[in-house]
Amino acid sequence: MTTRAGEPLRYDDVVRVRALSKTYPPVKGRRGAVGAPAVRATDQVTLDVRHGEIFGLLGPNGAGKSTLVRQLTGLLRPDSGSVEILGHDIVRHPERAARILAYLGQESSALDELTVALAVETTGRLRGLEARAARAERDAVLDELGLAPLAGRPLKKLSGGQRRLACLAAALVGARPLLVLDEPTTGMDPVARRAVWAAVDRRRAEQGATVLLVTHNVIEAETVLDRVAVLDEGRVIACDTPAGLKERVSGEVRVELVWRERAPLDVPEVAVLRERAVEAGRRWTLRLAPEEARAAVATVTGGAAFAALDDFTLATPSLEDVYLALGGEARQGLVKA
Ligand SMILES: Nc1ncnc2c1ncn2[C@@H]1O[C@H](COP(=O)(O)OP(=O)(O)OP(=O)(O)O)[C@@H](O)[C@H]1O
Repeated sequence: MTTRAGEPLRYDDVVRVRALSKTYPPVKGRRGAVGAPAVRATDQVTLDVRHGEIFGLLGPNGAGKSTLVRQLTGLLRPDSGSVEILGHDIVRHPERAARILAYLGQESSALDELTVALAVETTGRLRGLEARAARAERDAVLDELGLAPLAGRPLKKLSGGQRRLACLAAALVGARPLLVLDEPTTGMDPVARRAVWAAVDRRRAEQGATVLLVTHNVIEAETVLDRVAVLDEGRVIACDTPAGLKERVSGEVRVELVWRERAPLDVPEVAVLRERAVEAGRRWTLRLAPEEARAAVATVTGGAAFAALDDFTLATPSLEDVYLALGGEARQGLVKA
């Protein structure tokens, strides 16, 4: 994957997914146990991940993100569709995935009995590193992720966040051209999260790695993602750069209102605003056209409503607003990928 001059060709596709579908079969209820209907977890998913980019998969719980990445990593056979990674047909040859990509799944168990150091070193050896190289990479990645003080501890005796970090360390050892990370920062404190994003970005910048990232943390991911696919009910409902996605709602302003105790619903204008608000305790979040936002602010900062208001902010939409807007529209059948 180089140009004639021998330079890496940045925008070649590393991952090509075409019309990928997977339905989990129904489960029959036996002896009074509750059964479960079939679930179409991925539905005609088509997407490309380009060389050297950090590509995000976003979507609510149950959207099909993990099912999709498990099909890409050869762990789950799709019902139909194709997956090509660096030219390899992963549906026909799922065993090849292990040689091309590093995968951090949602669960660790295989490594649980090992110490952090041994888990990382063993993974390096399994990926073909010589003993000395595996030890050198082990030490480097443990330092990079701040794990050196925990090197001698078995994974099963670590906290949730520490274990996740140790599993990531194992995933990063023995450079692979593609990193597939399913919610890598779950349960981590801010220092660990920063170390993760820095390590991911370093693999891309220094080794030309391509990264496919599943995440819920839209705000954090916004700073590292080059492109994003938004998944909902197994379908890709949008795929673009974070900036491109934000343009879709650029005509809108996000208004946040925080009430002192409760919203003054006896004020008719406030009652009308409530219909547009997403409520979280005393906080209301509204996405409004600029003139509507002006009118809303005039309403809540004047007259009877003002006494009940604790705080308000106006802001341009974030990627999270786009994600929420797209999710809502998808459910009403208004968007197509
Ligand atoms: N082994 C399974 N058998 C049956 N249904 C499953 C199985 N695994 C997942 N599902 C269902 O498939 C759908 C997609 O699940 P998946 O785990 O891919 O979603 P997700 O987007 O990764 O969710 P989350 O963000 O919660 O991790 C869900 O409705 C889920 O309940």
